[in-house]
Amino acid sequence: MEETVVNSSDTNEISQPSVGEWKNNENTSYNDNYEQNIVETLNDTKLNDNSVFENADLEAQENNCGFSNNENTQNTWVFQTEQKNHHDYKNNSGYQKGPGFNKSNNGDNSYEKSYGYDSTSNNFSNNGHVRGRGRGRGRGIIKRFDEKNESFRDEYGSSGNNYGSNTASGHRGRGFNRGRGGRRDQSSGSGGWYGNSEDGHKKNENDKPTIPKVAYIPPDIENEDSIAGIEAGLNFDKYKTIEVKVSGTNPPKSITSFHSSGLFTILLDNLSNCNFSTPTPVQNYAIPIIINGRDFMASAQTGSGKTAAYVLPILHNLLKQPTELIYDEYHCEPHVVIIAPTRELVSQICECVWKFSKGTDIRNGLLYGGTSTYHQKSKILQRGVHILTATPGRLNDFVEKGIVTFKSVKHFVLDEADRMLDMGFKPDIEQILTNSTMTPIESRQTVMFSATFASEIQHMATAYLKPDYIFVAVGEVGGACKDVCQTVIEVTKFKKKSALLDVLKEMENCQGTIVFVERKKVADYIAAYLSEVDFPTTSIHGDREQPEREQALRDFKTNKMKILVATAVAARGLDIKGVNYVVNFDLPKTIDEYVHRIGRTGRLGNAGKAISLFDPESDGPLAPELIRILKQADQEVPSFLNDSSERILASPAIDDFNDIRTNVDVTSNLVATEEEEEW
Ligand SMILES: Nc1ncnc2c1ncn2[C@@H]1O[C@H](COP(=O)(O)OP(=O)(O)OP(=O)(O)O)[C@@H](O)[C@H]1O
Repeated sequence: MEETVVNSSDTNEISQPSVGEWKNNENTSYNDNYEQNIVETLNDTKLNDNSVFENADLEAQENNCGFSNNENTQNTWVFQTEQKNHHDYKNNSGYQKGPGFNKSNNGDNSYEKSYGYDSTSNNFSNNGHVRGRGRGRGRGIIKRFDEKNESFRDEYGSSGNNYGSNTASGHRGRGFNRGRGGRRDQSSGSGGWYGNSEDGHKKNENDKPTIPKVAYIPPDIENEDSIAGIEAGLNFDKYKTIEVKVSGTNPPKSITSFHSSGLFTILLDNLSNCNFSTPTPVQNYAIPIIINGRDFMASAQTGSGKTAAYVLPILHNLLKQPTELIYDEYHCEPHVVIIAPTRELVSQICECVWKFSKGTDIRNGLLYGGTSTYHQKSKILQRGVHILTATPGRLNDFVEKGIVTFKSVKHFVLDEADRMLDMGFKPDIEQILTNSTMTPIESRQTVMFSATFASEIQHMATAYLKPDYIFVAVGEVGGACKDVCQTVIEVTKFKKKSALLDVLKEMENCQGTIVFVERKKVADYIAAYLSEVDFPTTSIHGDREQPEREQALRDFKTNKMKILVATAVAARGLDIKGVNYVVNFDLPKTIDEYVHRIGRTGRLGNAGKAISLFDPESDGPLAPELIRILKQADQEVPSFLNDSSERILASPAIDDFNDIRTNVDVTSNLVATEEEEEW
């Protein structure tokens, strides 16, 4: 069965209740009242901690319609008929401001250079999707195939979901989706959604209009440009002074250099090609612990090299005991499974595995939602995989279909482990770890990494670890990176927008700024607003389709867009060069999320800056924890925060960070000095 999506430019458009109602009349200016409206109406669509990952939950459904017969292995869209469209897409991911609404039809039935928000400039064609002021008011409906009911269900999405369609619920405000001269759904001209596809409006036997769902094939991760990670900053050497606590019986001795680590020469060569000369503290400990086969839980600050800390020793172990690839045309049995919460992170980890395993016979693959299942299936079944990196939803989907089995799993990694074990993902992880084919705890090595590890999560994690696992805490568990200078500004919700503008204007150059918001629709709103006021901005959130998300990241990474507005989907793990600032337009609900967000800057010893807009009305409950984190990272605590905190409760002590086990040996800073190592 074909994977199909229909959007609101098709005949199935239905009206939608209040969230999308346009209360403002034509003359309403883009002012604080309007913003108030937005803020209030958006409460209906509030993004809670888990729902930002709803795409992960949707993963199984999104591409669950069976495998198409398309053999396309390009970085393109399966049903795409004109490469041109793809090109258009690739070069246009942001919210662009043009010199004015250009009504001239470009021959593609499009209106380019619109004034204001170009929410659909991610689209794959110019089929009229560049919305200008007063156009494109329609709300998006995405028909998703619901496997259980074998029917299509409607979803209301932002325009980001509709390729080539001008249908959105999300992007409100001047210059997009409503307003003068409103023109609805300009896009549908050539069938919708990514442009000129002839397949655009196929009808099925029952004469119901359906459009084959495009199946996105992401670019190959084997990209030489990605070899160089972030360069070590001036504070890299300060890592040596961070206290490291190790608990658990007989921990293997830590290393002090890659050359003394015992890693295979090929890995050392790859390390040096990637400009890794000195290990970070978490690598000093993790490499020998994992090489020695111990189960492991590690907490280390953001941007301190946790990925290489598990990838390198696992590669070493695979090289030490080479195992045949196990696969046939129907299924494969990876030896290593790495799970991470977001698609972009999976891709990044896979890239890391690839660059460190270059020149070896180790094969790796990845699975994540929002992409063609057929493509991913053929990729892993064509050659087999030793290492499979995946989001849990897509992995379970493949396991249920029997494409992946866990019989040969020797190493199991949970990256962002606390996130993977919290309510949102726990059922998926449980499903994976209790799968009948999964190697039992005693026969596999399980390792978990994160910058934050709340004690209740640690308790939960013990169910999946051998009792004698080693716990390593580099610095305070859950502590913020001290290289990030944190500023908190008190502001009411109605002044946030102008405060954001002030913050951006004060920066010498806002290049490399991530603005975090809590809700997907606010992400679109802020991105559109910033674009209007001349800050090239793009956005990433769970309502954007995968190619849009990836394009947004590419545009941000290549400095095409100075600002990335993001929801929590970009809070964890993403390692982007040149992120100089993180702005919390909205503060998150939990302090752990805050720590991860601000950790997108100030990585690997580089200095970073985080500015948070604190609204006492909604952010009060975070104040005590925020004070704790500010103190822990030697930052100034503004007095208004103390006032807010007093109203809630005293801020918790900062030395509450530790291994949950009370009866285990704890040692501190086992790192041998250079001299000891040499002698
Ligand atoms: N020893 C090293 N030498 C040089 N660069 C390194 C070293 N270790 C890691 N890096 C680089 O540092 C950056 C951060 O690494 P990584 O993404 O693994 O951090 P992390 O601790 O997992 O962060 P987060 O908590 O945000 O997930 C990457 O660009 C990586 O290539």
